[in-house]
Amino acid sequence: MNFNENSNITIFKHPLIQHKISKLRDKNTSTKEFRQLVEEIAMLEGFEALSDLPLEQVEVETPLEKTMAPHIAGPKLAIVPILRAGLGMVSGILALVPNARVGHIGMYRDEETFIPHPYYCKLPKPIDKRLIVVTDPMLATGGSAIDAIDQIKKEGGKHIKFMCIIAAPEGLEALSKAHPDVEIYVGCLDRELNENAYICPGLGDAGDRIFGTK
Ligand SMILES: O=P(O)(O)OC[C@H]1O[C@H](OP(=O)(O)OP(=O)(O)O)[C@H](O)[C@@H]1O
Ligand SMILES: O=c1cc[nH]c(=O)[nH]1
Ligand SMILES: [Mg+2]
Repeated sequence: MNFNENSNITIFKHPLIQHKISKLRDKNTSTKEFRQLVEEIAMLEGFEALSDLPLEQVEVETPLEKTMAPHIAGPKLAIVPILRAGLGMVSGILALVPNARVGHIGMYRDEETFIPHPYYCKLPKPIDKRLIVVTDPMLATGGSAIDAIDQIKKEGGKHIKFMCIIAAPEGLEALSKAHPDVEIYVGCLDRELNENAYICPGLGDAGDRIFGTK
């Protein structure tokens, strides 16, 4: 599959994103720095992913005169992290859109079957008219992202974007096939999954590295 030809997939080439991802990969990067880097990368990706936010003209009075000026239109954006690791990306996007609402989807991947197990779902209401940005640093088999987006659609979500930091080709293909209407933003496309369904070269377990649980 040639991902670059799929208009719903953006694979970032920006040198700042690439540089920060390389620092994330380093096993000697501390928890504090890892967390900071995840936040910064989410902000850089978010800047591009939100470049099509709708605008409306609103009257503003400057010290000199009244004028019509663009404002973001429509209901507030919903950021929906997939717990746990997706939480690390929320603050970076909130720095861009401080009024965004935040939903949560709890999901963990069974270590042997790699099947995702959902344990929590709370979304801002109403969900159907909001732009929804689902965050998770890692898109491995794609099972967690596909299941999370299934849940959001069941709750009525329609306009959904998915943002990750590292994707495996297997997961990117699975997600784009399962949800062809979802725009996918990828910081870096890695080589492959290993026998434990970890992304190689990857960065290890994103949740453990963000929260220091290993
Ligand atoms: O594409 P997949 O094969 O589904 O794998 C990716 C998922 O695995 C990780 O979560 P994990 O299950 O480790 O939970 P955690 O974030 O709580 O550590 C990661 O944050 C994704 O949610
Ligand atoms: O490489 C991987 C795969 C799934 N989850 C992670 O955190 N890392
Ligand atoms: Mg984990």
